[in-house]
Amino acid sequence: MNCDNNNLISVEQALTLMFQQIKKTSITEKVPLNLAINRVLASDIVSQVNNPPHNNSAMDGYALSAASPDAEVYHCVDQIYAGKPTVKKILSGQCARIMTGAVVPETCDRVVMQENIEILQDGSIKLRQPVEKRANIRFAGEDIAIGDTVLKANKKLSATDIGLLATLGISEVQAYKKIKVGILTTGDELKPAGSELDTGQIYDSNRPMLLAFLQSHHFDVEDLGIVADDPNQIRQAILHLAQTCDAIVTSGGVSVGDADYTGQVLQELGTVGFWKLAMKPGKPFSFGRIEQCYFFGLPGNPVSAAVTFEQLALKGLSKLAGLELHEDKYLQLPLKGTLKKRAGRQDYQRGILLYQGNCISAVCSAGMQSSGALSALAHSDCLIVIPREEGNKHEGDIVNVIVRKI
Ligand SMILES: Nc1nc2c(c(=O)[nH]1)N[C@H]1C(S)=C(S)[C@@H](COP(=O)(O)OP(=O)(O)OC[C@H]3O[C@@H](n4cnc5c(N)ncnc54)[C@H](O)[C@@H]3O)O[C@H]1N2
Ligand code: MOO
Repeated sequence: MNCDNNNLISVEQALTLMFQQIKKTSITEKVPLNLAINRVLASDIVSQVNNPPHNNSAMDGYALSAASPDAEVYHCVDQIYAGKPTVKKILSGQCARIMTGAVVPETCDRVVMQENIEILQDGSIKLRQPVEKRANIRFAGEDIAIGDTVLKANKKLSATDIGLLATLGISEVQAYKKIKVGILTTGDELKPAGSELDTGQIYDSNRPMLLAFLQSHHFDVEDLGIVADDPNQIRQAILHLAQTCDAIVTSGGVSVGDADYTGQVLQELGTVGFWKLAMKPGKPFSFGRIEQCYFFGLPGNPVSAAVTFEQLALKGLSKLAGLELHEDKYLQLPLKGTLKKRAGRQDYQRGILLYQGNCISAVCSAGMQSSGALSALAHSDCLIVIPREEGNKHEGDIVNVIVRKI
């Protein structure tokens, strides 16, 4: 295989090719609102109601008659509680005691908060200062009006989205079906955490990490465990997952070593979309399809697996799940210290955000930039993205930063 950097495809090209090939799932289902957190909406949500549904008081106080806009003293003729509207008309010179959230009578046009009145001996109230028309009233439909599109299709529902839907009385949504992702790691040297290591063996960090990534993004997962560096076993495992899952994520065996069988098996069973990327870490990432099942072959080096998962596979899986995709957002920050970089691949160096007070002010390296050094990635809170053609970065250079966590 030609490893000349000129023959590598760029990350942008890879994403374009991947998005061209991946079609979002067409299967949707009704989901009750109490199970809809993190589900992806399959259609726009258009409000059938006004919010608030009626004019209501924003304060505990007194609703003042609209017929006496300049009066200072009002005779209190009613008490109105939330959920219990009054039938009384509040006439000129009159007011009603009103609680926050209670319906404002049609004959009133403003509410005074109780701190701004004094109660006279006969029980009437006297305003301490004039009250403007419309004051302290939340008007019907001022937040959401009938016919407003409140949420767009292809959005993942957050807790506040659920609250918004509940506000409108919506008890179920049409959502895309959850995507099921099969995972496996390959490597004769791998042992699961909790077991004893023999000479030459290492713990499998990628499968627990990928499982956690997938769980944190709310995919269903089928975990086939560690598969030996044996083409037959890898073939059987991948064929099984291709039958049961919408997508497969593998780790390891996609480079050019004598025991790197995953890439070969993927080529044999399906169509490989691309193979070598101008990306560091993550050069031997592969993407393709076996019948209806997409696969993402991640490199075995743990940092390469993590970065290609976040920068490539997750975006593909998200499209498959029906999510609207947004371009990466960067901070542009001055670099503290220096970064080594060879021209030829786009680097995703592990970085740490620096603060002045509570404001992000600069970025520095998170330490060792080896694709086997997971500790720097785990301690980092961002990736410093250095374009393909650029070289070393120096103190004060402005660099593009993708924030991973704050
Ligand atoms: N001659 C060349 N050799 C390599 C090239 C190349 O272009 N030419 N590319 C290098 C790059 S870049 C990467 S990245 C790796 C990717 O290799 P594989 O995907 O085939 O991964 P493996 O060889 O299986 O493993 C690489 C490395 O990572 C360790 N590993 C694997 N799986 C796990 C796991 N689940 N948990 C923890 N660590 C894991 C494995 O022991 C190896 O040390 O290829 C380079 N080589
Ligand atoms: O791309 Mo590899 O991921 O440089 O180590």
